[in-house]
Amino acid sequence: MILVSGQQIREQFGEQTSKQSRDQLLHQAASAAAKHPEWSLGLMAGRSLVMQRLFAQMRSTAPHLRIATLEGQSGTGKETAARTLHALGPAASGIFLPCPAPHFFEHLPAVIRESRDGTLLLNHIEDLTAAQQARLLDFLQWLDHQHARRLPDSAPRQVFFSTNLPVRKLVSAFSLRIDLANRLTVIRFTLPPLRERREDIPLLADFFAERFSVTHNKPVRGLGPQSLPRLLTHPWPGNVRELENTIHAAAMACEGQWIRPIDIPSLSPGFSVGSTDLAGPDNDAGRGSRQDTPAEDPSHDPNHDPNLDRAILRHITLVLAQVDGNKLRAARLLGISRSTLYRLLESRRS
Ligand SMILES: Nc1ncnc2c1ncn2[C@@H]1O[C@H](COP(=O)(O)OP(=O)(O)OP(=O)(O)O)[C@@H](O)[C@H]1O
Repeated sequence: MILVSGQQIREQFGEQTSKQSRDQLLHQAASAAAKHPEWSLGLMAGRSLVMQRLFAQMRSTAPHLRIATLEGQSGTGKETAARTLHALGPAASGIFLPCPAPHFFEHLPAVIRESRDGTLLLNHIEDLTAAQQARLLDFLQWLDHQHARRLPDSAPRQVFFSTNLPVRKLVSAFSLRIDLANRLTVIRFTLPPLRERREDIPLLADFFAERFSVTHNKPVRGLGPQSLPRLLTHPWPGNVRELENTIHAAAMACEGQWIRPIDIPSLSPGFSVGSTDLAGPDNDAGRGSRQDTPAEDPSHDPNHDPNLDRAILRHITLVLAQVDGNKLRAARLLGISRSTLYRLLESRRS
C-alpha cells in the first residue's frame, strides 16, 4: 500500500480543490457569463444548439448522478463539464478530485480517502490496460456495496470518467471490455469538437477575455470586430483549450479594450476550412488577418497538397495538438511506437 497525503495527491494531479479556489473560479466564470446567463452553465459557456442540449442534459441529471462518462477530444471541456456537474450535484459540498485513470490504482487508498463524500474524476480511461480494467470493475462493485450499505462516507459519492475517444470505438477496437463499457456509459455526456460548433467561438472568446480582465486587472472587453473572422476560420485542433490560450495571449498583447487582429498570435497548423462562407470575400478584416493562415499557401492546403511527407507531418501535428503535445499518447493514437514518432518528426522536419 502506498501512503500518500491528500495534499500530495492534489499537487500530483494539478488539482485546485480548495473551496476558496473553487469559489474563485466560479466567481470569475460567473462574472464572464453574466452578460449571457442563458448561454452558460456553471463554469461553461456555449450557445450552439448542441451545447444548449448538453446543458439541459447536465441540469436534469446532475442531482442524481453516481457514475457518468464524459467523451470528447482533448480540450473540448470534459473536466470542466465534470466540475460543473459536481457543483450542481449531491456531492457539491465535498471535494472534486481528478486523477489519471491509469495512476488510480497506484494510489488507490489515498485517492479514495481523499475523495470520500466528494466526486472522483478518472481521466483517460482509454489508456487503461486490461488488468487495470478488471480492477476498475472490482472497484465499481465495491462502490456499489458501500452505497448499498449506506456507507457513503467511506467512498466517493460520485465517480466520473473521461475519455478522448468514444467508448463505442474503444469497444470495437477491443481496447475496452464491453462489461466495463456498459457500466460506465449508462449516463454519457458528449463534448463536441469546437470546429463543429463555431457559433460558440465569439461567446467563448468574450468569456475568456472577460475572465482575463478580471484575473489580470486589465480592461480588455473582448474581440474587436476585425478579429473574429480569423478565429472563425481556424480549425481549432486543440479545441476550447487552444482558443482559451489564444485569447489569453491576445489579451496580454492588447493595448486597448478590444483585441485587434495584430494581437492574435499565429495559430497552430491544422486543416484549414475555407474562409469565404464565414468571413465573406469582401471582408477587409478577414483578408487582412488571413495572411498567415495555412490556406493562403497552396502547399499548406491539404486538399491541394499531394506531398506525402507534408501530409504525414500535418497529420502528426494535428494528433499532437489534440493530446497537448504528449508524444506517448500521440504515438498510441497514431498506432506507432514513440521512437517511430520521433523518427518521423525528425526526418520530415529536416
Ligand atoms: N464550454 C466551456 N466554457 C468555458 N471554458 C471552457 C469550456 N470548455 C472548455 N473550457 C476551458 O478549456 C480548457 C480545457 O478544458 P478541459 O480541461 O475541461 O478539457 P478536457 O476535454 O478535459 O481536456 P483533456 O482531455 O486534454 O484533459 C479549460 O481551461 C477550460 O476552462
